[in-house]
Amino acid sequence: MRYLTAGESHGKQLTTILEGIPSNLPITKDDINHSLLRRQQGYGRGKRMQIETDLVEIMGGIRHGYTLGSPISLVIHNDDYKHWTDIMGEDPIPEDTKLRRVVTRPRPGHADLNGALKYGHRDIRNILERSSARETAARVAAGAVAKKLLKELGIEVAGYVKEIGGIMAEDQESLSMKERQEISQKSPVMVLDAAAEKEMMAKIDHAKSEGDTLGGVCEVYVEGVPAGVGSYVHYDRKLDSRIAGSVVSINAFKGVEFGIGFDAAKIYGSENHDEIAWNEELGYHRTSNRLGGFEGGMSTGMPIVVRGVMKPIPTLMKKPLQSVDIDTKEEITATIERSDPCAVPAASVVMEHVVAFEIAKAITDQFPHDQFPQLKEALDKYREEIRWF
Ligand SMILES: Cc1cc2nc3c(=O)[nH]c(=O)nc-3n(C[C@H](O)[C@H](O)[C@H](O)COP(=O)(O)O)c2cc1C
Ligand SMILES: C=C(O[C@@H]1CC(C(=O)O)=C[C@@H](OP(=O)(O)O)[C@H]1O)C(=O)O
Repeated sequence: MRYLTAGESHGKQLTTILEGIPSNLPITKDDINHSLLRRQQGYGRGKRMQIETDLVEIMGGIRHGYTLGSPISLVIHNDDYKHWTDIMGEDPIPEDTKLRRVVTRPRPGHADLNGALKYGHRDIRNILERSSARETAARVAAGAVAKKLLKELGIEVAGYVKEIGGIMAEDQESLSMKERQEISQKSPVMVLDAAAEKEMMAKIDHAKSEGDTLGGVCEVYVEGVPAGVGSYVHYDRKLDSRIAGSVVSINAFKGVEFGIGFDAAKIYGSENHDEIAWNEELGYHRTSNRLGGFEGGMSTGMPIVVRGVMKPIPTLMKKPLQSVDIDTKEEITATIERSDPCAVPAASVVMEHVVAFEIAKAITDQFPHDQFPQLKEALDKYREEIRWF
């Protein structure tokens, strides 16, 4: 399985081409739109989300509610394009640089300066349009198909917020998967802890009133992956490393941890590992899950628990960061367009979908079948085999 996306933040549309999904997987537009809508909803987002209604158009690879086995082509139109046709359209660009809204003051914390130097664009709009996290809508569309494949295989995924601006949600270890999914979908901040939610909303409101921004931590929780998915034999087949790379590829994500993560540095080995047990119902299982569902680059069969940290958004409405105009070399504040005070809730939905994609990819690599029912049968057989191994 792999996918590519194309499109600019204020261009006509975002396109996703997804290949490697077996045929005869049931899927509808609604499955994808449900995910797209969730990504748009998080508390703390700015004006752009009021303009957009992200709805997918299926352009190929799905017919009458089932995948064909051919590449899946998905389109999300940018409603904001209608305000940007002069700047982003196909007509020759206006001579007047003001009308062209040429960007010459790179924004720290964005791809702006490095991208301009690399690609030689003196109009930084040519960088920022593509490096914008608007592209995550196209990634969520791909992830929604992956999530559907996992669901049909009995694997559920939930993404939610753990921390915003230093306010941490209580650990909710006893919550079931269903509760995690339901609570995170009802909560404006997509957090499982109602007390923390109130505090987080107040902190986001404060940041907004100050023209400032906040980052945080998202968690993705996956149940139903059998032990042994991934591999230890090569670095690029280790599933935990593929998930980590994919999480850090989300705009503004700066780090990843599994299970107790960085706290492992503080404790003894006797406190860090997950002992092995067996019974008829569960087969091999662990009496704890400190390692977050991975050993040796492979799933252990325990829930996968992965967290990613998102930095505070770099565009500050009232406190613009210092930059240099690349035309005049004058020291001046960076360009500001619109900005989200806090996109951590939305990012938790993105993270859920990129993690789902990596797991679906690992499963389809390990159980290669052209038809979904054959894949399901092979995975069920494997589950039974390892239970009695
Ligand atoms: C869902 C989401 C929304 C974002 N919204 C904004 C925004 O409104 N303004 C902004 O400056 N950055 C925003 N960002 C962050 C930038 O896209 C990100 O900082 C930039 O691409 C640089 O990438 P890097 O921080 O990974 O190096 C957003 C990120 C995500 C995931
Ligand atoms: C459009 C989305 O997020 C955008 C991500 C983003 C950035 O710089 O990453 C900047 C903002 O875009 P704009 O400048 O158009 O307001 C966000 O709204 C989206 O998530 O769909």
